[in-house]
Formats: sequence, C-alpha cells, structure tokens
Amino acid sequence: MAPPVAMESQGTAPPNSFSNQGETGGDGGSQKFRVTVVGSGNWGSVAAKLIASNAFKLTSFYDEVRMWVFEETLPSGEKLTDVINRTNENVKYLPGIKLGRNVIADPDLDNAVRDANMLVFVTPHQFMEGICKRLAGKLKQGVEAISLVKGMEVKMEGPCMISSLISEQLKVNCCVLMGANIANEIAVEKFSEATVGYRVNKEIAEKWVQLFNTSYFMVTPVQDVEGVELCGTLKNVVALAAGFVDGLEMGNNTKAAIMRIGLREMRALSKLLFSSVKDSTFFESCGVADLITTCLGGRNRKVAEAFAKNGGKRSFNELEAEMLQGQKLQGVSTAREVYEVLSYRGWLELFPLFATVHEICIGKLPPTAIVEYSEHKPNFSLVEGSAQFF
Ligand SMILES: NC(=O)c1ccc[n+]([C@@H]2O[C@H](COP(=O)([O-])OP(=O)(O)OC[C@H]3O[C@@H](n4cnc5c(N)ncnc54)[C@H](O)[C@@H]3O)[C@@H](O)[C@H]2O)c1
Ligand SMILES: O=P(O)(O)OC[C@H](O)CO
Repeated sequence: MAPPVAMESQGTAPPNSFSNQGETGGDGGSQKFRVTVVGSGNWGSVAAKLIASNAFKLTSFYDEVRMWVFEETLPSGEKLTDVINRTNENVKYLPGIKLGRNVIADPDLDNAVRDANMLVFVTPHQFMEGICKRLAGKLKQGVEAISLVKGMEVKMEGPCMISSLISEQLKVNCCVLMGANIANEIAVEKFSEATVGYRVNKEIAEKWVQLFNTSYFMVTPVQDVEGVELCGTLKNVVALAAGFVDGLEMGNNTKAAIMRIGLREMRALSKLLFSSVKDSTFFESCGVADLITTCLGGRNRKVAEAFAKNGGKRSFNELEAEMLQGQKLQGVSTAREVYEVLSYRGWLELFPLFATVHEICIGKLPPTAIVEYSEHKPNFSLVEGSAQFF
C-alpha cells in the first residue's frame, strides 16, 4: 500500500503571486498556460528551475511557476517553504542553486494546483497515489499533465504506470518526461537530453518540449508513453544490480554485462506488458542513456554499493536515511513491485536479474548472488512466444 500523503502544515502563507507577473507579450487571444510543479525534491527543484526560465521568456506561459512543497521544519526551526521563498533556493534538496525568482513555493497542495492548466508531477512514486486522491475532482477543466516520476504501482489487475494513475484518477491527459537526468548535473547547466513520451496529441507534446527545452537540456518527443515510462522505471532496478557489482569490486566488464542483461530484461518486460512499446524508444535518452548514467552516478547505485560492501547487513532504509538526507530511492520498491508482477504472471524465471535484485534487497540472497544468477537460464517456454522479446 502506498503511504498516504500527510496533511501539510500551512506555515506562513506563500506570496499570492510573483510580483513581476505580467502578460509578457500578451496572449493575443490564444490560450496562455499556467504551470504548477507538484514536488520539490532534488529533481523537482531542478525541473522548477528549467520551467521557470522558459515560462519567464515565452509569452504563451504565465511567468509565475508554483511549486508544491511537502512541508517540513528545518533544523533552524524555519519552514522549508519560507526559506525557499526568502532565499530562492531549496536549501534542503538542492542547496546552492537559485530556482528563478518567478518560482513560488507553496505548502498547500490544493492552492498550488488551483489555477494551473499545466501540471508537472515529480515526487517519489510511493506518494503519487495519495496525491492523486487528494487532487481528484479539484483541477480546472482541460488541464494537461506530465509525469517525471520514475516508478509504478502494482494493483490486483497488474502494474499501473504513474501516468495512468494520474490520467485515471484526475481525468487528465498525461505525458511523461524521462531521460539521463541526474538532477545535480542539470542544476549546474551541464548538457543533458530527455525524452517526452506522448500518447496521441503531438501538439501537447511539443508544448511540453517548449516548456522544458533549454540550450543545455534537449528534449525529444516520441509517441510511446509506456515505453518511455517503463525505461525510467525499470532502469532503477538495474542500477541496484550495478551498485552491488561495484560494492563487490567486480570491475567494469561485470558491470557492463549486468547493464546489457538489464537492458534486455527492461525491453522484454516492457514489451510483454505493453505490446505497443517500440524498440526505438530504448535508443532514446530515456533508454540506454538513462541506464548508463544511473549505473554510473545515480543514488540507487550508490546506496546499493554501500549495501553490498556491508554484506547486506545494513538495511536499505537505514542506508538511505544516512546517505541521502531525505531524498528517496526508487529502486528498492520498484524491484519489489516488478517481482510481484513477475510472480503473479508466472514470469520469474524469465527475468533472473530483476528477480535476483529483489531477493538480495530483502536478504533472501547475498549480494554475491548478482553474478551467480546466470546459472538460471531464462526459460522461454514459460510464456508462449516470449522468446521474441529477448
Ligand atoms: N534526483 C534525480 O536526479 C532524478 C532525476 C530524474 C528523475 N528523478 C525521479 O523524480 C522523482 C522525484 O525525485 P526527487 O529527486 O525530486 O525527490 P527526492 O528523492 O530528492 O526528495 C524526496 C521528496 O519527497 C518529499 N516527501 C517526503 N515525504 C513525502 C510525503 N509523505 N508525501 C509527499 N512528498 C513527500 C520530500 O519533501 C522531497 O521533496 C522520482 O521518481 C525520481 O526517480 C530523480
Ligand atoms: O539517482 P537515481 O538513482 O534516483 O537516478 C537519477 C535519475 O533517474 C537518472 O536519470
């Protein structure tokens, strides 16, 4: 069960609006977009910075960008929202980076989304169900959404991608944006690429590209929501495997082998779950590029390395709290969710890497099992016709 979203402490009310809010350039009768970012962690804050720079420049967006903050009290006794609005920095999740003075932090979720017609969801995936329940029936007509959330929920009937959760619960169209995007690197404007996945409406995908694209952040739209989202979700499981290999000091060849096998399982599972998923998506930033960056420099890799170095004796929860200071890993819960899907469908033996990662995370297998799993060869006969996916 996903944890419920806690009620926010209201703290000090955020400014009502960005003071230089203007109709920059006027809207000339065409629709003008007001953007809210739901989430303010490491990536959420960088996303707000990217969006704010474009919203300020482009006439089709209102200057002000609201950013919903899950309120917390800092060691200084101040509310995080107040400090963000005073300093223009998310001192906890993205210290040292100015977000843009048109970013307004808001601890009140309902208030933050009230006037928006473009919603950007970017929280750890385990909080999304609670957030959607809170927002159901409260959005303006015609809102467009995009999910930057890497993860999924598992229901009785099978996996539910976060974009589907948003679409179904909030009755909105939802695109996704995924890619090789370590937030701290984009925050200091090092060049990255990203992929927008859309379902049918290319025009709205182009609008999202306009909102995110900068000289150092190059965004490409592809018509494959599930493919893009599954790449972003499943790579976090492979990142744990890469971290185990690093912790065991197995070297680069082993790590490359794990990444190759991981990519193969990512593609196979995505295509088994959604026959519409395109092979070409795995060659976009959301695919192989995200897999590489996450296995080299991501948080899942880093904490999994520490887990393996400790021989699995310290739990992921403990290591996460100690090493990430409030940031959240997505890989461990995703590995469990993937395992549930594989068990339910009778596919465990087809996906030995995914299955092994989960069994290591829960202590059923030692970290060294990550290089031993290949003894269990995938059994293609389990799922009729599945061999084509590997
Ligand atoms: N950080 C990155 O480099 C990066 C890059 C690309 C994608 N992502 C993805 O973006 C998503 C968001 O990650 P992030 O890095 O912005 O977050 P994060 O891990 O840095 O921060 C955790 C966030 O969760 C919030 N939170 C804690 N408890 C909560 C609750 N009960 N309800 C709601 N929110 C709560 C915290 O306030 C904080 O904003 C994830 O799916 C992640 O995989 C992250
Ligand atoms: O730090 P991680 O492991 O959550 O990965 C961050 C991003 O998803 C990389 O694109």
